[in-house]
Amino acid sequence: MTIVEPDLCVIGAGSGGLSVAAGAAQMGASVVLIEGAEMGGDCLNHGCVPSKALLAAAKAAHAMSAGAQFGVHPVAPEIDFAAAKDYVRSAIDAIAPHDSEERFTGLGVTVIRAMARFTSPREVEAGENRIRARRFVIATGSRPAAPPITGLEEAGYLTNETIFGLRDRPARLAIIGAGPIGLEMAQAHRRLGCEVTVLEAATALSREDPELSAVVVSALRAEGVEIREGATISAVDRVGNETLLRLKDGETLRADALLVATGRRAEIDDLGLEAAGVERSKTGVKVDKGLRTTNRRIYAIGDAAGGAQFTHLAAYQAGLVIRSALFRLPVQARSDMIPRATFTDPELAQVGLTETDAREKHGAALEVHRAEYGANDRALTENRTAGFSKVMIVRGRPVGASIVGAHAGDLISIWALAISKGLKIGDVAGFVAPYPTYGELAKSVASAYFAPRLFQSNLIPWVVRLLAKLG
Ligand SMILES: Cc1cc2nc3c(=O)[nH]c(=O)nc-3n(C[C@H](O)[C@H](O)[C@H](O)COP(=O)(O)OP(=O)(O)OC[C@H]3O[C@@H](n4cnc5c(N)ncnc54)[C@H](O)[C@@H]3O)c2cc1C
Ligand SMILES: NC(=O)c1ccc[n+]([C@@H]2O[C@H](COP(=O)([O-])OP(=O)(O)OC[C@H]3O[C@@H](n4cnc5c(N)ncnc54)[C@H](O)[C@@H]3O)[C@@H](O)[C@H]2O)c1
Repeated sequence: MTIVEPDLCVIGAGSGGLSVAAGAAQMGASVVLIEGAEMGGDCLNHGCVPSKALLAAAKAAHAMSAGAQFGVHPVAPEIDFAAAKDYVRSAIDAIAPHDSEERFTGLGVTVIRAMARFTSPREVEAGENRIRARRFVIATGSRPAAPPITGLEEAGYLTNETIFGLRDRPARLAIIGAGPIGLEMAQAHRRLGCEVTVLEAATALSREDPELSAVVVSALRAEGVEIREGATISAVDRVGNETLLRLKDGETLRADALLVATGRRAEIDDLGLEAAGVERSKTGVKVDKGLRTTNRRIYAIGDAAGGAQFTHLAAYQAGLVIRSALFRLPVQARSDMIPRATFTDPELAQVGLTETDAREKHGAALEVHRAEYGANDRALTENRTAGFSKVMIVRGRPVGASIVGAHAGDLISIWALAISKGLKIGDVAGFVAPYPTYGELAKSVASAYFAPRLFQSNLIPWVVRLLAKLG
């Protein structure tokens, strides 16, 4: 057994763990980074990167049959499904060096490739190593959580960990769950030539403002994705080459492949948390506002911490942990300025409060102002007029923004900045956006806020007339 005694021991080399390890090492700390599977974690290998690469392939296929209004004769695309998967692999390979063992070793990090487990409040074992660190960070991520449906385990199913490896196109793909994973994969596979049926127990994208979710759902339906909300699956069977999904209403749905996308569970069961004195919450490791667990030497970040599951959130939390663990500065994780985006076409993005939540919290003080893509010149030139942006404003400051439409995931950033810095809506009105861009939507919202104040006020015309009289 080799004994290592670093300043910091990070468990998990995914979005959160890599960010802590790189930042801490570059600031002069001695760091051990332990990874039991692939460097890069879920985002690189089975999550954000392959899903967005597959969506890009799907977008290229879709464009071939979507150009009639531009005078481009629609043609049925000829899709080489395996080649699309090669493209996905190439996207992973392009990013992998950034997350690689070689890069981290080069930064001075000691990388251990083994599963880690706490053996005491101050010690972790990984392979032949015993690590006694001053501080530990749990960044072990999450795994797909399948629902307890009769026959599901026996019948077998795909998850985000296996679907990107499929090289033969399933003619009929069934998907359980209409969250971000279910809908992104539904659209990607539909555009790549599969018949897709999504079975959702509740409503699609139920965390989002329903007015925005409805735009995404109707766009996917228009492309031929069948989305059934309020569906109950009573049993699943695999008979020959077919998966049979037996629905509560008596119908049986037949598919060649089944993707389960019903949420994810923190990957913390085999970590020896009890030995470390680390308690769990209902959804992951229990942490305080400063991301410390019930053992003050141990932090938890990313999906393992049981909150929202996003790469940028894990990276943000990593920065806080570095400040706290290395510099002993007090930190408080904020959630009000963490954006999220679902990368369907149209995209859906949110930061801060939704309209419903803002109304509940701020009541009559809330003003909601909108801008329609249909009134944006760039959207008009590109015939991408479906969608809108709405911003929740309280006493002149944005407290939430919701966007559905082209590039919503990019457009939400300005509102994330405004909310994180407590900017006023006047600050958004005051910047100049290039013309013609979708970025002008933010200015349109600000104009909608100021227009009644400027143009329906008696004071402004009075001042203008007075100044005119003064010559
Ligand atoms: C299909 C899909 C698409 C997604 N798309 C997006 C997106 O577009 N944008 C976005 O922001 N988020 C997206 N996400 C979510 C995002 O991938 C996660 O929120 C993010 O990866 C979490 O980072 P993490 O560091 O907490 O965990 P991970 O990146 O999962 O890393 C955890 C690492 O810990 C390792 N590990 C676990 N246990 C141990 C142990 N005991 N010892 C050693 N190592 C261990 C694992 O092998 C893994 O490598 C997507 C997720 C999925 C599944
Ligand atoms: N673009 C992104 O940022 C992105 C993309 C993909 C995933 N993610 C992250 O990954 C996490 C997991 O995504 P997800 O889509 O798997 O989970 P989710 O929790 O967002 O959605 C799961 C859906 O499955 C439904 N469901 C659960 N059990 C069911 C059953 N038995 N039958 C039918 N429907 C059922 C739920 O009602 C829910 O709508 C999300 O929290 C998200 O943060 C992010």
